[in-house]
Amino acid sequence: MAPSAQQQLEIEGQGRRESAVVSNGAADEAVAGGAKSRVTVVGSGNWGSVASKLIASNALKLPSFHDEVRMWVFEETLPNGEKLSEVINQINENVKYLPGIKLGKNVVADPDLEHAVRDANMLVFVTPHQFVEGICKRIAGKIRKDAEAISLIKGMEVKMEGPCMISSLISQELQINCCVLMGANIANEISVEKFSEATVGYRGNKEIAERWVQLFNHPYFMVSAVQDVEGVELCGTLKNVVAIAAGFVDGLEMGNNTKAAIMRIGLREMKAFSKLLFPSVKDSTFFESCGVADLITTCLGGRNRKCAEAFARNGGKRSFDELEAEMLQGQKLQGVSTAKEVYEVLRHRGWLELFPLFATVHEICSGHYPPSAIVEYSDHTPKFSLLEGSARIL
Ligand SMILES: NC(=O)c1ccc[n+]([C@@H]2O[C@H](COP(=O)([O-])OP(=O)(O)OC[C@H]3O[C@@H](n4cnc5c(N)ncnc54)[C@H](O)[C@@H]3O)[C@@H](O)[C@H]2O)c1
Ligand SMILES: O=P(O)(O)OC[C@H](O)CO
Repeated sequence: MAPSAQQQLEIEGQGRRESAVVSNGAADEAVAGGAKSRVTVVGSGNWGSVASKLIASNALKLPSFHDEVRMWVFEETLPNGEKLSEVINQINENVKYLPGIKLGKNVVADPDLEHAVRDANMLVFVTPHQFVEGICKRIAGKIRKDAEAISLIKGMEVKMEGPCMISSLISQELQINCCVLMGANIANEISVEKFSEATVGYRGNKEIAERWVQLFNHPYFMVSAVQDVEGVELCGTLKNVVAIAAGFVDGLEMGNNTKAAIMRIGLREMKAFSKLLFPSVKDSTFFESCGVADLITTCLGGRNRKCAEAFARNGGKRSFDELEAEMLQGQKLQGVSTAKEVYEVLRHRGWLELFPLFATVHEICSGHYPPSAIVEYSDHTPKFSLLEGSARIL
């Protein structure tokens, strides 16, 4: 007999608890075999720094990890002439990307990329997506053969042969397995230990996923794992496009109902696009932290939303590059470039009319439409019925 709705919720809750506390077995085995894992975080921006803090705190507590967590820093010189990596090591704080937060004494900032990754068997990738390919090319053949990777990066690349998710790019370039971790995770909130959840997406090997869950899980950062790497990664990637749309609505002062409508339409396009690209993507993934929860938090409080609001307030007269540089002080937006990448896929595959919201976001960002087009073209056009058709097929 099929479980009742209540039973189903209990089963799902059980699964979540299992994922959140798993791995003591795997960890004990690793220690018994004398194989402590060494973790390197590739990236030290806003989220990269917070991820390092989370990992460093767990590495100290869990016997199956080396205490030291290496964090690769894209070196830069601060206005006072000091090197960022040196300041991080002196005061245990990323003064540029996460000021005021101690990372943990066991975080070692390393500006030498090859050196930082050389001894690690757990590689955490967390840079803006546009830099990943170059980074992978620099370290290919210079990492441990038994290394495992996880990507916290929300974005995609579009190649001649089609779209390429960042986890696939890492896998292909480095010849290693790559899981993903996405969720409703505004880094500044997690840095002060406010409760949030995240989702690990994995392909086949559940034990590896459990190891990642163990590395990240905290009482204030509850991680669960689902076997749907593409679904999890596409949620994290595509929500940034919807966040831009939400920012336009805020900049135009259209109110909460309009913003909720944009989020609903956006979620539906996220699901339809993901399933057209990867039919294996599961509906249930959209109800995890990486799905609807990330969409909500990003449309309320993210950087993409914030810059898009300013773009609309200025009537599209100031470019996103200018606004990003002024408002984010070195942090990077992912939504504008992702909208362009998604648009390329839609155009190439003849799907533009199926995804009016995604397409309109790119048209506005690139100056072809005014910000107000977000409600004129995102839904009520005849094109929309095609999306309905596609949604029914899916
Ligand atoms: N910040 C968040 O709240 C958050 C939360 C979840 C996921 N993410 C995702 O994590 C990823 C990384 O974001 P972030 O917030 O850590 O970074 P960020 O936006 O703070 O980006 C700045 C980082 O890029 C580095 N950088 C600049 N030029 C570079 C170059 N040429 N090569 C390599 N690195 C360069 C900078 O040194 C800095 O570390 C993104 O995909 C983002 O969407 C961010
Ligand atoms: O600040 P944003 O817009 O890059 O979003 C941050 C995170 O992805 C929210 O989960």
